[in-house]
Amino acid sequence: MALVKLQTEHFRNLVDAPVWFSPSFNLLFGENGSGKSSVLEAIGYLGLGRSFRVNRHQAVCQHGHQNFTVFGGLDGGLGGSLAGRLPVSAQPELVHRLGIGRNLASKETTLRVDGEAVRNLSVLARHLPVSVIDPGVFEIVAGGPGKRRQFLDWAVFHVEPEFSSVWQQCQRVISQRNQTLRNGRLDEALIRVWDRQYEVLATRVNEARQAAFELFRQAFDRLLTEVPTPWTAGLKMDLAPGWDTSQPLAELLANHREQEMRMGHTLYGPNRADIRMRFQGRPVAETFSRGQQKTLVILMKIAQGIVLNRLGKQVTFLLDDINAELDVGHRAMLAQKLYELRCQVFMTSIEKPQPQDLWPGTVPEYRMFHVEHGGLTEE
Ligand SMILES: Nc1ncnc2c1ncn2[C@@H]1O[C@H](COP(=O)(O)OP(=O)(O)OP(=O)(O)O)[C@@H](O)[C@H]1O
Repeated sequence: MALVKLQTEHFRNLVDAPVWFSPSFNLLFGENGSGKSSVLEAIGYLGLGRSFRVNRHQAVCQHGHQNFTVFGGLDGGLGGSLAGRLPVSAQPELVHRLGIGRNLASKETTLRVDGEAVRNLSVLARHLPVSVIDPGVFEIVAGGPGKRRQFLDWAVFHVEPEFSSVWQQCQRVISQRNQTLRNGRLDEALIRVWDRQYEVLATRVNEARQAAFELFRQAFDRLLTEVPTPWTAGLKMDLAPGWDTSQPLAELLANHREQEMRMGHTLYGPNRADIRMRFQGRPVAETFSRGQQKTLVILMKIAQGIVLNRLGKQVTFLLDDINAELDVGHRAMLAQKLYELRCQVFMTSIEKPQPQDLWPGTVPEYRMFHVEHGGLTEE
């Protein structure tokens, strides 16, 4: 599915008028501070239930207001292989309506799908899988393992429907274990109970991650053979589960009891998982340039999009400031791959984009918007 209609109320500097988008490419351009990233952030709210830029809902609520809402209309997604300019007046039929609102005073978040109140954010995420590519995205390569786990778990969530509830249970057990470990005098009987539960849940989390990672790696390896990126030859990626899975986790934990008590938290298990990326035996972050790191991460995200496509799901990519750190050739290569994926893309830039430069071959279906003072004018 694709987000074809967006309407916000009191969201950052955005004007409260409805905007119709293409289920294919949407090119947004405008000066600094015009509201381009805010449009992507609002779309992100519908798929993630939160901002991908800030941690607090308060920051996105328009100054002087106490609540904000974001509404989205989804169409059936990309069936065919449309090319060229979508007529300005074209308004696709909506198959689903999503809404999210937040009241700052009551601290209440309201979620709606097709007019019905829903409680769980994952319902929104399943309707609108959103993948964000902003200037900080290279942290998936250069940052800590948490960023890579987040990257991986986004796909696991979509591949394995049970994953989020199992992972939530697992995190609860980790937190109970941590409390027990910090409890001065350890209750060995109690921690053994937690360890047994933890082992069962950790194994399920790891199995789901391994299965999704394998699908991702196949798609990624294939993708690398199709793109002119010789600098990736020799790149190795594997999933480290977070513990030595050749022995039962509960046994391993019992053998490291003192170490965990000293540290006061759980040192082994899926909370320590990581995607290890090495290039000629060295960490990728030490070798690749920033532009190469960004290209690599975008290719990784496209590979996830391929995996979801095979499951019949269409990803909406939010590319903030596409020009940052990417040269013309890399931009065109990535734009072409996104086109081949038949996904929905929102791309922002300061300068007016030239579709012929982005797609030197066939220009896909697109809509272009000039963003000024929070309002979008179609060009
Ligand atoms: N809560 C808010 N209420 C009202 N206006 C806000 C709020 N938060 C930010 N703004 C303003 O909204 C504008 C939009 O910022 P945004 O980051 O979307 O711009 P941008 O077009 O992406 O800019 P850049 O090219 O510099 O990244 C800015 O001028 C900012 O000052």
